[in-house]
Order: sequence, then structure tokens, then C-alpha cells
Amino acid sequence: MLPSTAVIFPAAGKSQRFGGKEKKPFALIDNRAVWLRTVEQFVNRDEIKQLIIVISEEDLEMFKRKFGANIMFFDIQIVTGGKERFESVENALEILKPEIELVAIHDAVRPCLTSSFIDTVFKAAAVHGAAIPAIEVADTLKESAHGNFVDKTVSRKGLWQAQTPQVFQKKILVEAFEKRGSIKEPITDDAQLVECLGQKVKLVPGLKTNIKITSSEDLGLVDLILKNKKPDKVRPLRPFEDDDLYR
Ligand SMILES: Nc1ccn([C@@H]2O[C@H](COP(=O)(O)OP(=O)(O)OP(=O)(O)O)[C@@H](O)[C@H]2O)c(=O)n1
Ligand SMILES: C[C@](O)(CO)[C@H](O)COP(=O)(O)O
Repeated sequence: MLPSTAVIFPAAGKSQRFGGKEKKPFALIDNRAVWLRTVEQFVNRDEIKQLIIVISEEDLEMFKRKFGANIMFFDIQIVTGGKERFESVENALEILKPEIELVAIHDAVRPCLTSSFIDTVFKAAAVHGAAIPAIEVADTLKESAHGNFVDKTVSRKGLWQAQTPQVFQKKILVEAFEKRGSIKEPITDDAQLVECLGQKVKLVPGLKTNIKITSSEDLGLVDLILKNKKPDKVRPLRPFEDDDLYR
């Protein structure tokens, strides 16, 4: 049995790159909002004792009005978002229940994951204290300052694309957020704060289908993935054996 776990779903961004008529967590895929499709991947798991969604101040009234029944059904708590993603997560950390041991943070806009994939990341975090899924960069990388012509080709060696859920022992994550003041670079995921503590973060093979909806064309891709995959039959890119967790 996995340790008692809370899942935080940041959904308080501005969806600027999405450019749709509503923000991406509330966009519909086959008549069901993206955030609902994401959260439902995590319900009915014995180790999950708390669900928290982060919603921006300006969306709160709409969210409660439109999704009241779903909020009750999932027993999901709502927290107000911050300006940056990490500030949204920080607000959610404040209401963690005392019995929580592991905290998973999963973008509300990544609905294409499977329960075996969640199992693998959760188990790795239980063993190592911190774990994230990631995919090794497969394409050739070009640098272009202005996005019109190539400046140069850069090495992809050792580069990985981070996904969510990112999962941490509560005390490690809380300490990482307390010490975040010393970080000067932009903070784009939660693992970055934990890395800065000097804590090792275990890499777990990411799922190719676990895409983050960023622009509106991603909605069509997600729709295709959800319609064409039997979610729990999707395997990680490389089979990940339990032994791998301890390396
Ligand atoms: N201040 C913020 C910023 C982002 N997010 C959430 O974090 C997830 C991943 O962020 P991203 O894809 O960058 O979303 P946006 O910030 O909304 O996108 P954009 O940069 O295009 O505005 C999304 O579910 C988003 O709602 C959040 O809760 N609070
Ligand atoms: C957390 C994340 O989804 C991992 O890939 C990503 O870092 C979010 O980045 P964004 O800049 O908020 O899109």
C-alpha cells in the first residue's frame, strides 16, 4: 500500500498560448471539461486522501456555479491561484491534511495518463522521496533567438522533457518551497525547487501520450488519444520494472 497521498491540480493559469474562448482547463473535449477528464484519472485510488484544485480568483464564481455537482462528487477542495504556477501550488500546500505523506502535483491540463503510469511515479516517490516522469529528447535541437532562422544546432545529449505528476514526500516539498527565495531563475516546475535543496529527483519514463494542452490544436490531439487508446493498456516508452525504482 502506498503512503497517504494528496494530489494538487494547478488550473489557475491564464491560458494565453491556448487562445480559445474559454481557458483550457474548462474547454470541452467530447462535452466534458478538460479538468474533469484529468481529475477522474486519480479518483478511486486507495492511497489518495485529499484532492485540491487551484482556480484563479476571476474564475472562482464560474467554477463553483458550473461544476458544483462535480466538486461535491470528487470531494475536491478549491484554493485560489497565484500569479505564477509555483505560487498556485504554494497556496495548495497550506491546506494539506496532517496525515498526508506524499504530495503529487499534476497539471489540470494533462488528461491522457493511465493508472499504471500513476502507480509507477507514486512508487518511485515513495522509495526516493522525489520522482518525476520525463521523456528523453528525441529530435535534433536548433537554437533561434528570433524564431525565423537557425542560429545553431545544440546538443540534445542528456536532455529530458519533464511531465507531471511530480511527486514528493511532503516534508521535502514543504522545505523546498520555504527555501525558494534563494532561486533566481524562473521556476517552471516543482521539481526545480526540490533539486535546489540538493535532493535527488528520480526520473521515471514519461508517457508520450501524457501531453500538456498548451495551444488549442492540442485539444484535437488529446481527443484522438482519449478516443483511440485503452488508457490502462498504454505502456511507458520503455518497460519500467520495479527493480528500476531502486537504481
Ligand atoms: N499562475 C498559474 C499558472 C499556471 N497554472 C496552471 O499550471 C498548469 C500548467 O501551466 P501552463 O500550461 O503554462 O498554463 P498557463 O499558464 O495557463 O498557460 P499560458 O502560459 O499559455 O498562459 C495549467 O493547468 C495552469 O492552469 C496555475 O495553476 N497557476
Ligand atoms: C510543470 C510542467 O508541466 C512540466 O513540463 C511545465 O513545466 C509547465 O510549464 P509551463 O511553462 O507552465 O507551460
